[in-house]
Parts: sequence; structure tokens; C-alpha cells
Amino acid sequence: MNAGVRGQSVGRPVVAVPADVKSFEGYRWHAAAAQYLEAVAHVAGAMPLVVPALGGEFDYSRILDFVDGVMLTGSRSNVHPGNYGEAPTPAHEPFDEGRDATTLPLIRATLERGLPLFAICRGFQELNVALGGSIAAEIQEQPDRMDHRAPESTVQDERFAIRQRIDIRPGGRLASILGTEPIKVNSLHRQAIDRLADDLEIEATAQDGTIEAVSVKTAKAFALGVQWHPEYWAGSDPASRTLFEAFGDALRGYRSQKATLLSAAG
Ligand SMILES: N[C@@H](CCC(=O)NCCCC(=O)O)C(=O)O
Repeated sequence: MNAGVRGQSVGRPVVAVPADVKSFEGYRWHAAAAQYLEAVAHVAGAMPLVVPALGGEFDYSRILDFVDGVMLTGSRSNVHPGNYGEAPTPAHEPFDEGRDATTLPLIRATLERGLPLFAICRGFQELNVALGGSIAAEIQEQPDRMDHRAPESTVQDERFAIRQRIDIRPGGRLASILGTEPIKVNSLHRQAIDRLADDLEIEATAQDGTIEAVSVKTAKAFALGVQWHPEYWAGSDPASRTLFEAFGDALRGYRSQKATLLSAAG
């Protein structure tokens, strides 16, 4: 990932990025992958703030007073199906229930308060679950579905290669950012939106009908989810860059609106 610098550090908007809980080097970590943080910093022009996945213990909606938006990252873990009323099976694993307990309430609070929200891959699936939708597991095993998993490789640039066509709904919010010509994206997932939440609008689909992008119908600000990974090529792929720039513009808009309201209140 090679993102170019955008914006200055003074006065940059701040973006909350909920962490994953990971185990390595003998420790449990609350961590977010660099590719997301760097795309926020270098292309959206905002300061990322990683939020530990301790949502069962804390009401993180309090941090919405101090940030200008929220970004939800991708992760290999899956939303626990208990969150959408289904019993867990081995096909739903692995889980990260600390992250679920953090992101699901935070998504609802972010939308209620009108902060910009950008949801990527696992985050896109979380957005659907947080608003009452459900998720299908192991979609590559379903007839008429393509294989949306990453190519087998140890080289991240190959796993994240742009290779899958998506069609963008004319007249939609994604089309207002990227236009209506089909684009190619990367694809690294085994699950997909099944029942779409009532407050979500489909913005793009893959050739097998898999939902690839959604927006929140009643959102007061930028509220977009994508099943692919624009963060990985945000420094070089025009569509990926444009999405992060649009998120950055929404963050700056929210920040300046908040400053105006605060100064009017004295
Ligand atoms: N677990 C979900 C979400 C997929 C996702 O966020 N993938 C990120 C890429 C992880 C990697 O393979 O490196 C699903 O599989 O649908």
C-alpha cells in the first residue's frame, strides 16, 4: 500500500477505528491492520484512533463526542450469528465477540448522532447486522455463486489484487461518488449479506448478485459500506482513492459543522 499524503496534521478530523482482538507473540492484542490506518491518514487526511474491542465493558458511544467519524475494518473473523438470531456452527467461525460487542452498538450510535461512517468487508457485514439484517456463510458453496475468497498466495498484493467486476446502481450514493461505469475491485470474503436490513439501500452488486456496496437510507451524513477493500490500493487505484477522499471530505464537513455549532453556542 502506497498512499500519498493529503491534509495537514493540525485540525485534521479524528476517526475511531475499532480494533480486532488477535493473539500473537504469546499475547492478546487489540489491533487494527496498518493498511486501514494508513489510508485514513494519507488519503482521507484524517487521524485514526484505534479503539480497543472492550465494548462489553464500556459504552463507546461516549467517544462520539471526541471524534468526527468511524471506520470499520475488514477482518478474517465473522460476526457471531447469535447477533442475527442464528445458532453458531463451525462454518461460522472464527469469531471475535469483543469486536462484535464494540462495533454493533457503536454503528447504531454513530448513525443516530449523524457522524460519517465507512464500513469495509467485515465492517460492511457488521453494518447490516447492526441494523437488523443477516449474513450467509461459506457462499462459495452455494450454487450460482462465484468464489469471492482471496486467491491462494502468501503475497498480500496477489491476495488483494483487483480482479472482480461490480455494477453500480445508477442514481445511488455510490454512483454520485464513483459514477455508473462498472469498476473492478478486490474480493477476500467467504460470507455475504443475506437478509438486507430495512434501512440499507443496495449500491452495487457482483455478477452473481452478491451485494457489494450499501448505503444507509436515513443517514444524516456519509454512511457507506463496501464488501471489498479500497484501503489496500487507496494510494494507487483511482476508485479506491476516490472513496477515501469522499470519506475525508465528509469528515471535514462534519468537523466544521460541529465547530460552527459550538461557536454559535458560545
Ligand atoms: N470474515 C468475513 C469478512 C471478510 C473480511 O473482512 N476479510 C478481510 C481480509 C482478511 C484476509 O483474508 O486477509 C468473511 O469472510 O466474509
